[in-house]
Amino acid sequence: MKIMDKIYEVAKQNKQRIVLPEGEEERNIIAAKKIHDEGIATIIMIGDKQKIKSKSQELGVDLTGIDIINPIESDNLNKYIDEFYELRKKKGMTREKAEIIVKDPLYFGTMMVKLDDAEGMVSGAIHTTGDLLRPGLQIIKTAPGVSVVSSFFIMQVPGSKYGEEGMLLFSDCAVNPNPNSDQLAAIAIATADTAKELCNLDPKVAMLSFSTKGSADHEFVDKVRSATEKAHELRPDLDIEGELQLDAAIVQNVADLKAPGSKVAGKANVLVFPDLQSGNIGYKLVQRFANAEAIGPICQGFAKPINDLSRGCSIEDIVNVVAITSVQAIIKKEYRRY
Ligand SMILES: CC(C)(COP(=O)(O)OP(=O)(O)OC[C@H]1O[C@@H](n2cnc3c(N)ncnc32)[C@H](O)[C@@H]1OP(=O)(O)O)[C@@H](O)C(=O)NCCC(=O)NCCS
Ligand SMILES: CC(=O)OP(=O)(O)O
Repeated sequence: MKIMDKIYEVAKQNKQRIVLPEGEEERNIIAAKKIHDEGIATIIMIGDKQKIKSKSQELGVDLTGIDIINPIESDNLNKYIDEFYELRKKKGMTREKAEIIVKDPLYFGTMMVKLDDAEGMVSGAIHTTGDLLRPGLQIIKTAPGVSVVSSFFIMQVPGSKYGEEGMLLFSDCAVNPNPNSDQLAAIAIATADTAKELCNLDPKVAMLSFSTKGSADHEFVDKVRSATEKAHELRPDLDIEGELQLDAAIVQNVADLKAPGSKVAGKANVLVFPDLQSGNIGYKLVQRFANAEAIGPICQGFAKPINDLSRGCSIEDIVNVVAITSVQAIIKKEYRRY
């Protein structure tokens, strides 16, 4: 079964409440209807009710059965303001500033997730990644035992033999501009765990560089080498190899030359980029030149799932990311039970 088919099946079996804070935006309106009609999640849209209704009428979309919340009319507004102020007062937040900030749909939606009025949130069709990440980092924070929030893409490359029949996870392509070696190790471990839990893969993680196993010397390469060592110390159970060039990571005959005997080289299905410049450029190159489907960026490491979209996202991308957010929420709840 294809990975997205499996994710839809799990999401539908245990419908989660997902907030769309960009409720007035066209792609969100059409995606909300599709998600509602197909029973993928219970959608809560944030925005001006009248604006959403007239836009949906223009689009010929019937939003009957979907909750729409305008922060300034919400009975929960004061509760969210109080809680946000409490969370941020040590950082200089005042009650007056909190009153303004929490009316912002992204902050309001994040507070809904924080206080269990929703299981997850998806935005980014009109906001930047930083706009979503800041409230997430300030309010939701990292999951226990996790030091860094990062992101991954599920890349599906049509007709490709690389990774798992063309499916690979790329990380981090959206969050950490220049991770240090500790952060890079944490990103590798988080993506390996995501590959297992969400994508049912046996993760083979390549720590990418312009060098393979000492073929070049540079401080950039040292960072990747040191991150690999730290990841091995922290999680000896995982197959993580570095430093590897991209060809050595995914092409077996190149791996045989450059990294003979490696468990990962030539077979990698998780690619960890050394920084955000290479990660963000890398995923867009594969997406555009290889016509790959790039599902994400999906955040990992938050205590509760909130997720971003690329501003160039399609309606299908929104539906996909809502389904993944739901499954992340289900995985977290199931782990909480043990
Ligand atoms: C992630 C990002 C938004 C953080 O923004 P920032 O302005 O640097 O935020 P700050 O440094 O003020 O940090 C805010 C809080 O988040 C924490 N934080 C920042 N990055 C974090 C991370 N990756 N994981 C966990 N916590 C993080 C900080 O410790 C701080 O916590 P505190 O306020 O409780 O002390 C920023 O790094 C960013 O814009 N990244 C690139 C996003 C992007 O443009 N991607 C490309 C397109 S997809
Ligand atoms: C992930 C990403 O690059 O997002 P955007 O295209 O919105 O900057």
